[in-house]
Amino acid sequence: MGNSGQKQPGDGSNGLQWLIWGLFSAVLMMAVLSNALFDTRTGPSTVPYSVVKKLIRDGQVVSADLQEHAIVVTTSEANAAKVEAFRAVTPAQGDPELLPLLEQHNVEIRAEAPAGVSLLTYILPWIVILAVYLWLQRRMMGNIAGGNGGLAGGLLGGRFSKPSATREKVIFSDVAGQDQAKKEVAELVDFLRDPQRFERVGAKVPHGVLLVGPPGTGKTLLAKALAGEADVPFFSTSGSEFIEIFVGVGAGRVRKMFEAARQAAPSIIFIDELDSIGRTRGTGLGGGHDEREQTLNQILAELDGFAAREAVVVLAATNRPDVLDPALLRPGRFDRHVTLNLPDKAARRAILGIHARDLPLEDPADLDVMAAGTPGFSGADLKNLLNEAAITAARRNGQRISRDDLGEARDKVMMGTVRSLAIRPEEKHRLAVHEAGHTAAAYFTPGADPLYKVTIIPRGHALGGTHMLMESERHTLDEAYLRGQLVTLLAGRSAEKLLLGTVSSGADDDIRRATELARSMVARWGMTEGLGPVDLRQSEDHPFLGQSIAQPRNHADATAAQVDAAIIDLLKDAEAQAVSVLTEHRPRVERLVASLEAKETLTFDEIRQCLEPDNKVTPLKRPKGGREDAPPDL
Ligand SMILES: Nc1ncnc2c1ncn2[C@@H]1O[C@H](COP(=O)(O)OP(=O)(O)OP(=O)(O)O)[C@@H](O)[C@H]1O
Ligand SMILES: [Zn+2]
Repeated sequence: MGNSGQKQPGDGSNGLQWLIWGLFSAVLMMAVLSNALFDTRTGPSTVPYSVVKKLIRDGQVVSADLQEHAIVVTTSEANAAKVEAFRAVTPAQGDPELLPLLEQHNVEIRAEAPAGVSLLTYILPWIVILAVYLWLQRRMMGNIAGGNGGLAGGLLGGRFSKPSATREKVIFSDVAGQDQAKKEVAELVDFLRDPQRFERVGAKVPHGVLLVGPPGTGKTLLAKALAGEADVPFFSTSGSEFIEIFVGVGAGRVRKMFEAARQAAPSIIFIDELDSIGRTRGTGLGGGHDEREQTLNQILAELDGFAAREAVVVLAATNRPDVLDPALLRPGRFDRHVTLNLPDKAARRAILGIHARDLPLEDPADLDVMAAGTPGFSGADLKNLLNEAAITAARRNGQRISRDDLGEARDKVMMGTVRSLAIRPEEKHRLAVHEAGHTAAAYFTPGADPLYKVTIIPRGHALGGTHMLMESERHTLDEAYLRGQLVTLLAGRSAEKLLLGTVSSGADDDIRRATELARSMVARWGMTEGLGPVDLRQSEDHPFLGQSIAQPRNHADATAAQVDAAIIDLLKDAEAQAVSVLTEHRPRVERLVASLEAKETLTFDEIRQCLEPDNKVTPLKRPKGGREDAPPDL
């Protein structure tokens, strides 16, 4: 994000390369062939030199054509009816006998200058090859503003534009939330506006700032806002643009870019996707990493080369700080780290507010509902949500964007568009049973997140979904809540077992998530009696990717077995609990199944109507608090 419209590696340039190499070899082959063609001149038949000499001695030759390396003789029979020509290659050493012999036999001698065309024939292919080579080099470097030019650049002069800066209009108030990050970056504004002030007192201002955060959290936006606030030129590139085929081109680009930024100082350089060049050196797969290493070294050299008074700030963005080469993080380089987080509810509301400024909303209060119902959404996702909502409104020819448009857009962004998937009736029934199980369990579990809606319309990868609404953030999770989560997660499967007598593969994801959660409860949070508060994790969670990085386990096999047993216990307990809740309320659950099957999507009010005794809807007793990163759908 943030660099759309710029050159991405691999977009068709592969095809272009093949084309170039194809052309190249075609020309080469033509050259070889043409040489061969012009050498084997047709006409006279080629014979050994001794044969030609014998013909001369025998007096059969009437004329001889002396060429540079060959002799062509024309013979005539006594009656001159048949004229024949023979060609022989003359010995490299020369033959002093030849001329006297020809004169002796009265042969007409012709000596021709070598044909001009043959010289051209030899040189022309090489000219073509050189031209293709130069063109190829230019192509490769053409799109790179400020490549160091290499061979072709030196020969053909600079078609490469200088790195160009933009003037950004974005300011800090366009960045919602991220208060801490904004504060840290804002300190640089004064430095960029008035570097002398800092120089006078010998203050060292950081030149390299690393913006760390998940995709779409506004790293690019924040960098632009800094440029906008300080009103300085903004040089923007992406790490992937530095990786080129010719070693040294990327490094040259870096040099050019820093040069331009220094000239334009005070200024800002922004390098997106720093991890694509800044990976730990010498860990790539296979060879061919010279280019990246050179580029990285060049960046390090440029960072080191900053004099304290040079008012150039380099901002780099990454969502993989763990893979960065440690050299990049040393003092004097990217030594200041600013972390951007996924927005919490208030920040989501603010982001929605910023991007909905110019949108005709039916009711601005809908944005509060959306902010509550979009945990885990990044700023970019929220922006996208509003755009989808506007599109939905336009499609139905509405004047304003309604709450339904927003809800539809939210589901679309979260889970992909509605899939027109042919679902067999019995499958649909099972789906309704499964989702009704989740929904009922969530409804009857005290302290669970409030329900938002339930649907059996397939979207993206999910076949159905039970959506919970997060009302406010929760930063710690108590055990009862987590056990309730396990029950809710497993209740889909329990409902299938209870009402249909069999289970299906539909619970695959539920079981995986329940197991993960149970493992955390046991191995991280010490929520089992037998094991107690010991960190028994087998792997470290990656801060952003949600992935586990394999690590050696440092506890005994017996303990590992205990962990497994505790996890199984937790899950079995939860399942039993789910079955008991569903059994207790079975008639109401069945009512929910029927209603869900008929309507396919039920709102919270409709869910409540099914699940209250005798359809008597009692005043809402909503549990307090929701959880920020709770599973939004089950
Ligand atoms: N905090 C925010 N306030 C307002 N808008 C935001 C915020 N975060 C993201 N956005 C919107 O999302 C879009 C994408 O954000 P941006 O490109 O800055 O993210 P990024 O962190 O650089 O992502 P990536 O890592 O994918 O490059 C921006 O155009 C911006 O409009
Ligand atoms: Zn499920």
